[in-house]
Amino acid sequence: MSSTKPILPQSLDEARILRLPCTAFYISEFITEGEEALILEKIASAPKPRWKQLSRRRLQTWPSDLINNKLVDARPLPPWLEEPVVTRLLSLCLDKDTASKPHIFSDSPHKRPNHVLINEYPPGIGIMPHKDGAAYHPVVATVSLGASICLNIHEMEEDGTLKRTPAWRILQEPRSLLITTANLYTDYLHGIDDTLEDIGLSENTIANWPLLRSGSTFHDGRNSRQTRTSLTYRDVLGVSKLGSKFMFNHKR
Ligand SMILES: O=C(O)CCC(=O)C(=O)O
Ligand SMILES: [Fe+2]
Repeated sequence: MSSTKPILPQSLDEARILRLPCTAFYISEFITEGEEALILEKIASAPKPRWKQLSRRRLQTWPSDLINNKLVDARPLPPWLEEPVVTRLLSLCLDKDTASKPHIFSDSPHKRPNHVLINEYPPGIGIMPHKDGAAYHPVVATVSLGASICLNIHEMEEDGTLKRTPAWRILQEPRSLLITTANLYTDYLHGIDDTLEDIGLSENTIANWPLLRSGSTFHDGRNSRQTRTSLTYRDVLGVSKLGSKFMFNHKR
């Protein structure tokens, strides 16, 4: 396994997904195979109660679940979720012409992600189209581990119902970083199909096709699903330093 750092773009401008209506970025080689293996090992060795088993998917929440949309008595993220991902994420400049240009979380209240959701998707399992809700600053950084998967972005009809056919599809390769911002997470819904195979993959259908890693092997337009784990890094707006007693004694 290689231990050399990946070569990151000089600025996020080079990683912009130009076909999307809102600001989003994709970096195919964000962490190395060695770093990926280490993080997967840490996830696998977390104590069993750390896993929340949903009907078909399971997840871990770090440093803890939200209570009333808030992080209560938050501990820092564990070192294996900080390094290398957060450090590297905050080192990405938005604009290469300005040395001091702030990073992608510089407008968020805590200037960094303070919360990570770990989702594990076995082959055949996805996530229903949804919006992420109001608890978070609207920047989401997703690191994919283990396998590739297609994320669908859906529009709504005027009456608020979901348009079933995705407006855009984003292919997320293992070890990649996807950053979505602003109304991509507020005006649209995102979801992942329940399928054993993503099909119809081509430069016409995949918004980030030009940014996929060189030599990507989706020539037949197919991606056979393997277990894929995602780390979604966000900044939770509400952080309470006071204990849960305060939370429950005061009506909000
Ligand atoms: O796994 C992903 O890439 C998406 C996860 C997601 O949408 C969520 O946890 O809200
Ligand atoms: Fe989501």
